[in-house]
Amino acid sequence: KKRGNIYLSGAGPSAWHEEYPVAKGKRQSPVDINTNKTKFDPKLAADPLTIRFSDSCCQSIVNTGISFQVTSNGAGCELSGGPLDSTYQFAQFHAHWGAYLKTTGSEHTVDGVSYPAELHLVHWNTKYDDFKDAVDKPDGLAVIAVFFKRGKEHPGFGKIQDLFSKIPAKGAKVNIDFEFNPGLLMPPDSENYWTYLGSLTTPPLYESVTWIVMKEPLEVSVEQIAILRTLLWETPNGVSQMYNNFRPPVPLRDRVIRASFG
Ligand SMILES: NS(=O)(=O)c1ccc(S(=O)(=O)c2ccccc2)s1
Ligand SMILES: [Zn+2]
Repeated sequence: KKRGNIYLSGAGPSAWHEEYPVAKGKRQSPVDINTNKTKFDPKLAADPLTIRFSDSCCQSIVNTGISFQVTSNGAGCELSGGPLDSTYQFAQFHAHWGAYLKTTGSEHTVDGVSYPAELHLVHWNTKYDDFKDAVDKPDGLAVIAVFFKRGKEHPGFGKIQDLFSKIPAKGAKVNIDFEFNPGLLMPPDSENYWTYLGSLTTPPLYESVTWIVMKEPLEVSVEQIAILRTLLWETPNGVSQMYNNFRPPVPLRDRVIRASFG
């Protein structure tokens, strides 16, 4: 068991290929979204992405040691249409963020620009028996990425952040005993997105994700960005604040990122 965590042990993400050769694969994530090279695909607009969430689908929140994770039984939370050829069921959401006073934090970048944080809503293809069966299949997962930008407070996300103090260490988990609809975390306009075939952004880096990156960021307050860093993780020097839990962009290789908008 590696001392510390995957971002801080050894050389971090640049060393992941030693244990996970797929890290240098053909459809890795995240990537930089060069808006001069994306391609509008009218088919994406013709068959709109359908995102359904419910009030009763979020059951618990856990400290995974590299992020928080709100876990769902997926009831009433399904994704279909757009780039997807089948129905995907919601499994969990988590986030990635940067350091105090830094501009980095997101995993995907847009024209080389980072956002301070990025939310991932993970869904699995219901053509497979369950999440575990889907995770390593080429069409197994669909992840909606929502950029966070500093602005007005987001009270909904604040309800989730209020639980952070209850999950101080890796493996700590508490039930969510209030209604929380993950749809609250969608940006006002969720019609405009980019999509491409990629991977998990943490080991095991399976090339199983259809990425759906929302163009419009979600506003949260600067304090809320700071609260992300009050989560704790193990480091080679003991337990400390969790931040810089993001993989920087990797080469796009032979892929075109499609846009749902012109
Ligand atoms: N950052 S990301 O959205 O790409 C991501 C990384 C890991 C997951 S997973 O928890 O679904 C998972 C899937 C397979 C094995 C272990 C965890 S989702
Ligand atoms: Zn993620």
